[in-house]
Amino acid sequence: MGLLVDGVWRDQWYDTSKTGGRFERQASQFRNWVTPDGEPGPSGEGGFAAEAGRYHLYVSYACPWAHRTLIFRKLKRLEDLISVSVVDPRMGDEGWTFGDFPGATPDEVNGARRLYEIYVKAAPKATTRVTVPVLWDKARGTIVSNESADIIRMFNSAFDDLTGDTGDFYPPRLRADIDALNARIYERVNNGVYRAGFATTQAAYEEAFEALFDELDALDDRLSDQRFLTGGQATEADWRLFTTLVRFDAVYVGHFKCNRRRIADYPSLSGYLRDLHQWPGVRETVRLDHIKTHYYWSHTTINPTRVIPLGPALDLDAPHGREALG
Ligand SMILES: N[C@@H](CCC(=O)N[C@@H](CS)C(=O)NCC(=O)O)C(=O)O
Repeated sequence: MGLLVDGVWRDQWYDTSKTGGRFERQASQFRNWVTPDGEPGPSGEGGFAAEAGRYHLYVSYACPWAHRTLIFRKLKRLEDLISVSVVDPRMGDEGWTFGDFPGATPDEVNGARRLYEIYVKAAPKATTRVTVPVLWDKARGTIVSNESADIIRMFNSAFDDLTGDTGDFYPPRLRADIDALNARIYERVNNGVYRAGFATTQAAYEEAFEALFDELDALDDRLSDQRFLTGGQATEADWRLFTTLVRFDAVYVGHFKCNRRRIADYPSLSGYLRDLHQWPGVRETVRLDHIKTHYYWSHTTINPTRVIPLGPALDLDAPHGREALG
């Protein structure tokens, strides 16, 4: 684990000494947008037009943020248009690398051995954490974006003219609801599990833990009489929640001490998780071997032995019965 300082790699764990033991996630630095015609998007610069074969996605199957982008690539039928490299789930002294773990791939586009080389190629003097996902532009030889929330929005609509797929996971009439849900769920659940797990004081851990389970209780309640977060239609908000839920019982309960309840114990959230997991194409994006290996092997401040638990037994393919909610 480490970061780039003026384009030079430094092996260094998160510093929580100045924040009362609280983990604070850094803002992503590359915020350009792919748009249908190359016009600038909501942030960054223009010049990134949607084209088949032009863009490449660097992901880890382990990472919940990268997982969102893989799901959108699948749901929006972008697999033939956007190529992918998968890093090794074991993140060590050199950060993310291209290794030989089953299901990981080499970097066929840039021939890098470590992900930070991609960042240095895009910005030789960069001072930044080196995170997945990264959306790379093969034409300009640079990073378009390393912010998953933006990448899934681009995938949702920028390539529609090329794919003919006009399915919309951020429909105008639901945007206010989706934005409000995203804000709460990001803070308390998606990032909340990290705030609990990476806390280095009891108080910081408890603060994150309480907010996380308050929110999960509220979401379970909300999902008791509607199939998805905004009603009868799956949206971006559901896919953003899904990638945390699918890691929860396998990793966050034990490794991040998020153990008041498992998702399996929640009557609605457990079926909801299975419903989304069984959505066509989604199961193939879920690699629990990468997920468990990544967290338990990489975070040696939390698990110094690097022993990876064999359980729990999960049955995400069991019937969920949620079609009845309409
Ligand atoms: N805001 C980013 C966060 C991505 C992120 O933090 N990814 C983690 C993996 S789950 C990572 O690469 N961490 C490496 C590090 O922090 O050094 C996004 O949503 O795209």
